[in-house]
Amino acid sequence: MSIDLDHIRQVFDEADCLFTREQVDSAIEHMAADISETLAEKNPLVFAVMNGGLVFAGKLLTHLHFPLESSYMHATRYRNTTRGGELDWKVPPAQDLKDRHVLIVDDILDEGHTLSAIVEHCKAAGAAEVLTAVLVDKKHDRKAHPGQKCDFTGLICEDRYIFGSGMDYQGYWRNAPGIYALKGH
Ligand SMILES: O=P(O)(O)OC[C@H]1O[C@H](OP(=O)(O)OP(=O)(O)O)[C@H](O)[C@@H]1O
Ligand SMILES: Nc1nc2[nH]cnc2c(=O)[nH]1
Repeated sequence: MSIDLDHIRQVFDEADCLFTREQVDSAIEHMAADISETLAEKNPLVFAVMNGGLVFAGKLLTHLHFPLESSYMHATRYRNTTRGGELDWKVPPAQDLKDRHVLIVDDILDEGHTLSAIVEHCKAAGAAEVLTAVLVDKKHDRKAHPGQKCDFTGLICEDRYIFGSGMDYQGYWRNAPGIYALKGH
């Protein structure tokens, strides 16, 4: 399928900036301080959830000044579309999670199905503790579990389709430095 790059550029030009790069970076620094308080002595295993968690995890890791191991897992529900479906495990965690303190780092808590499934997977694999960190929590009443929250949350956004800071629009604009909302969504 050929992609219309003029459309991709137009989407960025017409989007609303919800958070600037500076606001995103400041939220990540605050989260890093909270995460450090909780996990500095726990020798944690920190997982980025691909693809969306890549940018946030990369920035966050450089603010964590204590011994940790970092890795990735790849689970997806949206496959470059704007609506969620079944969870599809591309790459489950490769490490032995038994008795480990695990931190899952992802870009967004939307309906929460993705993180719920990942947390259950890690618990079933024997982790001592599974904590979650997301850059953005989307505000609406469609969470998989009513009142569902992550252990560490950077920003709260309105109920619109967003991209930037790791989040995509049709596979593009994960590289945009702030957080943007699609026009009309
Ligand atoms: O809370 P939920 O409604 O389950 O949605 C959140 C998930 O959706 C996105 O992943 P996606 O499946 O789009 O894959 P990607 O990370 O490769 O963009 C995002 O990165 C989260 O992992
Ligand atoms: N890019 C992107 N991915 C998502 N996954 C779940 N919600 C969203 C969203 O608003 N934007």
